[in-house]
Amino acid sequence: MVRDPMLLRSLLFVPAANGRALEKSEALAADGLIYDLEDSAAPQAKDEARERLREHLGKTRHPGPKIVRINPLDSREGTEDLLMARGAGVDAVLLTKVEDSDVLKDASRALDEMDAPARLRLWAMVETPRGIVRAEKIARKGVRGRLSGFVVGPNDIQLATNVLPDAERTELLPWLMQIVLAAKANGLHVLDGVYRDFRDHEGYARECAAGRRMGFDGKTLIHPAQIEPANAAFGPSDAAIAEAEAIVAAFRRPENAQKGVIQIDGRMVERLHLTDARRILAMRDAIAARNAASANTDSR
Ligand SMILES: CC(C)(COP(=O)(O)OP(=O)(O)OC[C@H]1O[C@@H](n2cnc3c(N)ncnc32)[C@H](O)[C@@H]1OP(=O)(O)O)[C@@H](O)C(=O)NCCC(=O)NCCSC(=O)C[C@H](O)C(=O)O
Ligand SMILES: [Mg+2]
Repeated sequence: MVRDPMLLRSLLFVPAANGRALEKSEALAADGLIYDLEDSAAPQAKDEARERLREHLGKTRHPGPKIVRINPLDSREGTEDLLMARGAGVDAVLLTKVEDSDVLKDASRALDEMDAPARLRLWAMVETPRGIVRAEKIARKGVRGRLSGFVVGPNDIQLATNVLPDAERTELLPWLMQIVLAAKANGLHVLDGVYRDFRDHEGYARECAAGRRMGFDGKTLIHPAQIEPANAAFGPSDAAIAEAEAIVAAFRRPENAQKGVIQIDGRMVERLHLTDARRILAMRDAIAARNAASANTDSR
């Protein structure tokens, strides 16, 4: 069971080097934003991107979780990024190419030394062969500190392994499922990687649906057009909500109060399904609250 439930259907990467994208991100319906200071900022643009992001974070009204992806911690840029993120009061810092738990320990220690509140969490990108092989150990040790979730990085995985996945990602499936399992075994969130062809709406919808079936909590995105399909794929369907309501109502009936198992329309339903039904209804309510918060931001 995840330690800190959160709505994470769609997390949009926003390149901090791009002022227009930062401005645009304010009104987007992504559940959360990942401001990127790493790959999308050219080496000579990194300092300027950090300063632009610092200013933006001082005035943002986006209602979702705000995460900053920083440069490697052993670089000057990485250290300055971490200081900026701590000062800007974001929800989490995303570390790239995490290959062992030491880097998480170092980042946690650095945040402690900056008196960062415990609510400032760490997320880790799993995007190298070593990171995948060690995912369970990284997760197990990381949760003792500030680690809250994993993000898959398919582009770096491809670069490092020379794998050429087909449209269904067949060749990547064992690695992706290993990452999902490592996260779930340790109560971490886990987000699927980005889909680069942002004009290929059909292929993207198929990948979202597959990610949902694989147990990812949501998807990381690169373009605003990818938000709604991710929200649809990773949110509960109308049929799932109706079924959840029927299960909750059935177990509320006096004749079922003491029962561990009942049947609804020819289907076995146990109390573990009641737990899942309550989770689905909580997610429905969180989505409604998120939509209301977006509407308030728009009307200000
Ligand atoms: C890919 C892009 C460079 C395309 O941008 P653009 O050419 O501007 O596309 P559009 O003209 O279709 O954009 C339409 C409007 O939307 C705004 N926009 C586009 N992308 C974003 C965004 N990500 N956030 C906010 N707003 C965005 C444009 O400004 C247009 O606005 P308007 O002028 O009002 O019409 C671009 O989408 C982009 O840069 N995407 C993000 C790139 C990024 O952050 N990359 C790093 C993350 S990917 C990753 O992590 C890989 C991982 O590490 C791995 O290994 O797999
Ligand atoms: Mg990467």
